[in-house]
Amino acid sequence: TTVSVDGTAAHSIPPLLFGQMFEASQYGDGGIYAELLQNRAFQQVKPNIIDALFGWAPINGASINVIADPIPLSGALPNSLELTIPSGSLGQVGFGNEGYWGINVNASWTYNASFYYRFPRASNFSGKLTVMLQSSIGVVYANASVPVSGSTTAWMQVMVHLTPTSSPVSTTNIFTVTVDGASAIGETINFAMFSLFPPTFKGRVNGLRMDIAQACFHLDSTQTLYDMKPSFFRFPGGNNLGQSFSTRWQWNATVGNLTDRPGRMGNWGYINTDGLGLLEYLYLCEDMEMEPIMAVWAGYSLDGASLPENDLAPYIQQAIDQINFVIGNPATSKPAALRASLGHPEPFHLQYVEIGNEDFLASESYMYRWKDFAEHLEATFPHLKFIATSHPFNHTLDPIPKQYDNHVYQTPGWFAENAFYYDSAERNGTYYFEGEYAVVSTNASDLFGKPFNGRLVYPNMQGSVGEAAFMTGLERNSDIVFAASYAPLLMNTANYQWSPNLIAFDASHVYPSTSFYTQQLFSLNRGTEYFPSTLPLENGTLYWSVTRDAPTNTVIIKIANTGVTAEEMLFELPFKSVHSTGNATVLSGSATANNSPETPNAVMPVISQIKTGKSFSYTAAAYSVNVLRVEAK
Ligand SMILES: [NH3+][C@H]1C[C@H](O)[C@@H](O)[C@@H]1CO
Repeated sequence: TTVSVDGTAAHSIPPLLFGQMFEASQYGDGGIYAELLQNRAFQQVKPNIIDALFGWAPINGASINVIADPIPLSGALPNSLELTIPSGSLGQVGFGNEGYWGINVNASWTYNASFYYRFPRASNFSGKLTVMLQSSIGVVYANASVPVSGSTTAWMQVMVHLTPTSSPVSTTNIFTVTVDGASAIGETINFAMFSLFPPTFKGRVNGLRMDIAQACFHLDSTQTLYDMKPSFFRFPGGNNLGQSFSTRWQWNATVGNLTDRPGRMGNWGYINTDGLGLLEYLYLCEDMEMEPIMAVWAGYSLDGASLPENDLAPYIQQAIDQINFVIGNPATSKPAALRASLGHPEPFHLQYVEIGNEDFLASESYMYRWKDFAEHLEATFPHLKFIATSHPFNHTLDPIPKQYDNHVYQTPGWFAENAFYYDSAERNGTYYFEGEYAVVSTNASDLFGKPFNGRLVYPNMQGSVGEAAFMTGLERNSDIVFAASYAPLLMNTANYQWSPNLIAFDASHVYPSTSFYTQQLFSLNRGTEYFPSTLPLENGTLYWSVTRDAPTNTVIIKIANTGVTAEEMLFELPFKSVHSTGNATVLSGSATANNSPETPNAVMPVISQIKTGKSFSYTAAAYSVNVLRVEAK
């Protein structure tokens, strides 16, 4: 295959072409949000039933129960854990938390533990609580003690630091709070709002798990999100934007003190603490130099209901408040004043607001929901750009959207066959955000089925190469495709509801997938301008796209070989002088090769020197994603 490259750039590469989509699904809590305790505040659980205690267990005969506290810690947190020390108690008696399928105990870290306690009935008890990190069979790694007195009948918060003496490989560890049983027989103590944090990304309070949120150049060369240098971060969903009217995501319930955040039943079958709230998302964007693409709930719920048009006003107002929290003027807007009071008086950077999510599922009502939200929001924030979520290409909405968010989950073949998906799109001032895309299955007739029927648990090479083929098309058409992100982003290998995902993790490791490396290869090698070249064969097995990074005079050639045989290519470059050597970064493996906890580094990018020149040949291996870089001017 001969590829001759045009001498002039067709268009620039838009700044947001590669980014990330995030929603609290598998997991915000127990994932990128660094809180280590599961069910830390008994949010949204029914008291006085055993299920309310998920994540917690009694130790050495203690009796524990979640109660609706007669003196609740706060309006948002009505429940507390009631500990009663039974007669005959001996030794340390209390309770423990198992974390989110384990707790990573690391001797190089200092953990911040905290909780509130009170004696519901004053007593003359005087003793101490022992706070520990220990293995599930009682090996103590860290402990601290907290003197307590039975005269404390009002809520008292305690904070302790825990510094483990060793770093067990196993993450089957628990956080415990115990008291010397013999000395506390008959005592009852109520507890609320527990928290256990390891050190966080950039040391932010209430922040993010370091090894997921930042590049960590360990010996095993684990690369993570930040290493993708994503340019945008879409949040808070996705489906998690709203399962029903009453459980929709509400910005105001996710900001301020943790004791003021009630939490909510998320869309993925578990309760979101909302400790990772709107302000944390905005700090994440700021810290990782990403542009937020923020969604507002727009009156549709995944149980199929849509708000009637004359009920929209308060929800439009809530969306206006949400946006003002992000960019408003503290002097004129209460939500903006709230932002300032929380420590960020300056507005955050925001350009794009998405109205709803996947509203092609409710396109009838979206006719008026889009109209009313878009008209009010555009009038209030004339400089923002609003993204519609119904199917693009056939304008049925008024006002006509200038941006659409397009989602596709398909087979490797579909992605390769649709590398030209945007080539024929009308250039009519409409821009496209490929907001969610991924190869999910090898079975076109059961895309969202089970693994035995084609569903991928982890991305694999065949899927990632299909995505790469499609991505060369996104790059070729990035005069109208302004942003694109693989979805979903994260998956806790111990418990997940959707697969495959870009990055898997467990309590102590991160497992970047072949699709992560594909995203990273494209994101770290964007170039600043697109150069047309001989077009790939539609429905072929070889796809490529050529860009140039003007500041470094580097030509960048991305190649996806979706076939089973290596392909020899001949490149003819139009530049006057082309360096005689360049480098190739190649991701390749067998069709089903994947990175998983069992084989974390099965497929990694490999860099090598290649011979280049005004014309040079290059062989793309079977099932390979290749990025060639050569200096040329
Ligand atoms: N069903 C997908 C579409 C929705 O927007 C996401 O929440 C889901 C997983 O990425």
